[in-house]
Amino acid sequence: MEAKQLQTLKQNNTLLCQFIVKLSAFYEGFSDKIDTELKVLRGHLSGTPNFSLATVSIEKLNKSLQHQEITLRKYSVDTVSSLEDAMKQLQKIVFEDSELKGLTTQELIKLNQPIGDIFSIYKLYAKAIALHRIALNKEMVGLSPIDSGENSHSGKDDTKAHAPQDENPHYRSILVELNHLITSYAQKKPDDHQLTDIKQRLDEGMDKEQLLKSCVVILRMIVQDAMSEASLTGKVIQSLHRSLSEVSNDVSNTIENSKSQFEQRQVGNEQLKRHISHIEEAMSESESFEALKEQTQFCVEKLVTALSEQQDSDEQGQEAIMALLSSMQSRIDTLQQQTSVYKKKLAEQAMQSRTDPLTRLPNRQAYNERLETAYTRFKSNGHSLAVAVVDIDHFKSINDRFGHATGDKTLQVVSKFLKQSLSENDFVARWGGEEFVMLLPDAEMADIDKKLNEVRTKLAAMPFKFKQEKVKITASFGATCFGQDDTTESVFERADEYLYKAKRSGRNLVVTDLSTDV
Ligand SMILES: Nc1nc2c(ncn2[C@@H]2O[C@H](COP(=O)(O)OP(=O)(O)OP(=O)(O)O)[C@@H](O)[C@H]2O)c(=O)[nH]1
Repeated sequence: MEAKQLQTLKQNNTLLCQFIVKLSAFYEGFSDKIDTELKVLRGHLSGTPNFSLATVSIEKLNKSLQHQEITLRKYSVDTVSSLEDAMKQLQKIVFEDSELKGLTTQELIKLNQPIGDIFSIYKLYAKAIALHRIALNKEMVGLSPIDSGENSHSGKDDTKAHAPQDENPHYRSILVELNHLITSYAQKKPDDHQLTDIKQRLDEGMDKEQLLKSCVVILRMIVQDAMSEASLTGKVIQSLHRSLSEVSNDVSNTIENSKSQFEQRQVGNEQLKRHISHIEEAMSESESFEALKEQTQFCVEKLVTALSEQQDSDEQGQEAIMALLSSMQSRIDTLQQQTSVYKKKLAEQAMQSRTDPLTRLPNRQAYNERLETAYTRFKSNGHSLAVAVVDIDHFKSINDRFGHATGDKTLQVVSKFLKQSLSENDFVARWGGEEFVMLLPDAEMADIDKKLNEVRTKLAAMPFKFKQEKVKITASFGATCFGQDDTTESVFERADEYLYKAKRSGRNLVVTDLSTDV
């Protein structure tokens, strides 16, 4: 029986450890505080378990969760990077307004600092919305009245629709930014009528009042989305917290049960010893065989009763422990399901935060991460690594002549083409606007020069047709290899210089380290 009891305790301990490991895996990276406390808890449960300290640790974990001290880092990174993009776009729009430019720079600095909790993201959101509002108000004040007739239009022709507004670069930039946001949200909510409606009106042409209203609608949508994400996260954490408390109770009850069963068993053992020593006494003291027989029978009956009581009590204890263990197992299963659903959601979010919504190419964040890895590899093994920057030529004229929707479609086709043109080890991302960036590992510059020239000529030969008009799309390229003294920034700057050299030299060109006039 004692062996059984030990086995139960061992099972109990194993289950607990499994649970802690699963929970640790789920929370990894969420919060340093929780990570540290989970480590402490694991320490208490490994080797010779110390359940008293483990219970204290579980209590501490409960408190941490209750006080919402979990930093939702993964979710925050996603949100902060969209805010950062929005701020950078705004900075471009307000470059002539020193006050607003200063405010956006301050906001960008804050966005680059570590985010404490979900509430500080709300503050950053509020600030971003306020800055957009100020920018839009200034824009409205500086422009002629909306219904003066000059700027309002309802025609369906893209070419005409954008023409009067095109003269204002701020209006154009807001259009582009709004279009980005809508494209990004349309992926998430393909059936949202409000979004489809704004997208359609944007393609047809919007006056300033409509544009302002649409911006407010989209910003509201972003905030609502952020809040519902946060409340979903909160619900998951609350439910995990509940399950954790229940498991903690089960653990305490199991320990209590085991202790009292152990004590009962010790009492039982003492009783058995007493009965046996009575038999021994009877054997040494009895004067006749009959008296000995009678006393022995009496003692044996007592012994049998004590043994049977002990057996009943053991069985009851075992049943209670088994019931607690099975309840614990089902709670752990539930926890596992909850964590795997949430993990999947986090993985989807992480994927989305690294993908450009319009072209489905990796975005700048994904490029930076990939570059870090490639650069570390280059530094450790010295294999060659090149960076190429690609920019579609005269892209503005595609938008101006055929409309923004055609411009978007062109970006999608070119992106697909660039991706297909590269080999598996190469990497292409959308840098922003009509600009792309490539990472080309393990190739000599002569081969890269050749490859990029092939891509360039194939693109120039691709048959684009907009509104019955055949259009030639070309791009300029700048590419350079990492040298021993290079940093990731210096290489990008050099590739960018080459790109501008290609633009200045007439476009539809590849300029690399090998180009003679560099
Ligand atoms: N349709 C569309 N246009 C975009 C997007 N992002 C940026 N643009 C536009 O791309 C244009 C880029 O114009 P410029 O930077 O002047 O460059 P360009 O016309 O390509 O001329 P060069 O680069 O000098 O050959 C701007 O008009 C932007 O509004 C987008 O996602 N979709």
